[in-house]
Amino acid sequence: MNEHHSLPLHLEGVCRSYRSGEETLHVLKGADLVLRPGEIVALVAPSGTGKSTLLHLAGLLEYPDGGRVVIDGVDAGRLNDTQRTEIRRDRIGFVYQFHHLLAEFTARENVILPQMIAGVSRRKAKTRADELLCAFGLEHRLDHLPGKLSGGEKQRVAIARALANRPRILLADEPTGNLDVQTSDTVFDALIAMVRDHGVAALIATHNMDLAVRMDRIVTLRDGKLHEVAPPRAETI
Ligand SMILES: Nc1ncnc2c1ncn2[C@@H]1O[C@H](COP(=O)(O)OP(=O)(O)OP(=O)(O)O)[C@@H](O)[C@H]1O
Repeated sequence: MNEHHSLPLHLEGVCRSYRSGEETLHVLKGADLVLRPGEIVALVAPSGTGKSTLLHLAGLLEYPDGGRVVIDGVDAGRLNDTQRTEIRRDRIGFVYQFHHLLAEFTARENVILPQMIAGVSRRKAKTRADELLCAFGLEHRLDHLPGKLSGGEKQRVAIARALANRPRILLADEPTGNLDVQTSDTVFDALIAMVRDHGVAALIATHNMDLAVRMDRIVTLRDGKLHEVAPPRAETI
């Protein structure tokens, strides 16, 4: 059995460059990361250092130029597009800075849909959607369209949607980045509680150190590599 088995996420020497005209921008130059079951890791790094790139690679939305992305012991580089889509759908949940909810569907329907796409019956999907949304304090908003929800409510629906298929991994890119401090705290509390409750491994990019220090570990990107940040030094990032 290989040592990566049962690790939700293992990045090994991941490289990614972008070409723009004559120039090649080497964003990731051998990034390594291990995400253990149930662990919540903060990714805190300056703008433009490659946080979104890293999350997209981890979420199988992009391909690395080098290195390996291993999900649940499976080397994603060896999978075809259909298999990658299945892993993304069944094992990975995404939360973005902007909610990306479907505007013409209600909160409940937004959480039902990904489950039905994964083959869950409408009845079961509805039960789970209601459970999740109620756990996020949205029991009075189930039938609201996103346009009728506050920013914090929309983001909580987006988190519920990301958890709907019981993913092993949650990847979040500035999940509270466009919310005020108070709302950001509330949404973050809900996010952490749910992630801990479900034993999901989470990698959460944030600029907010107050939130980052509440996670299990903090990593940062420097020179295209990931580095562990010791909590006492957190404020010096
Ligand atoms: N598709 C692309 N084509 C060319 N360059 C890109 C592309 N995507 C990202 N980049 C560049 O790669 C670098 C890393 O981008 P990325 O979005 O991963 O950074 P980030 O750390 O998430 O930044 P922020 O905190 O501002 O969101 C940036 O310099 C960006 O301009």
